[in-house]
Amino acid sequence: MNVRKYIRSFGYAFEGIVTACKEQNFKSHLLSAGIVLIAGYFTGLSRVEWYIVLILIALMFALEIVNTAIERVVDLASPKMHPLAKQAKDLAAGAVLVFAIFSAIIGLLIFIPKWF
Ligand SMILES: Nc1ncnc2c1ncn2[C@@H]1O[C@H](COP(=O)(O)OP(=O)(O)OP(=O)(O)O)[C@@H](O)[C@H]1O
Repeated sequence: MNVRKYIRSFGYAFEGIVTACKEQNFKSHLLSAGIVLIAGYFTGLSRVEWYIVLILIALMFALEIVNTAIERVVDLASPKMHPLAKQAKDLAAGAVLVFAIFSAIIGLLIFIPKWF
């Protein structure tokens, strides 16, 4: 395996993460993740609960990055309005929303019994 090429592809992936970080939605996820991590620290989660929280946060970020990639491809392929372009963007955004709703439910199931 070409090590230099391997390292370069890490650089490209990092560029992708930096690009996503500039998106407003991604910043909102960063803020939410920060709040959840601070709440987890003060609430005192078990090891398994931390694993669940970290997996949910990582998947949320990954899904948001994929959503941003889909938005970019749609903008490139269909700069003009098209019903299929709308469906593609709305489906990707819907996937993020579904995951966010279920993550919030799981988060509440973990945190609420510890608070009350
Ligand atoms: N090329 C397009 N054709 C048809 N509908 C589109 C197109 N681009 C965006 N839309 C739709 O317009 C609505 C508003 O999209 P908006 O431009 O606010 O956000 P976005 O394009 O999805 O994301 P971003 O602004 O981050 O690129 C959404 O329902 C989206 O699917």
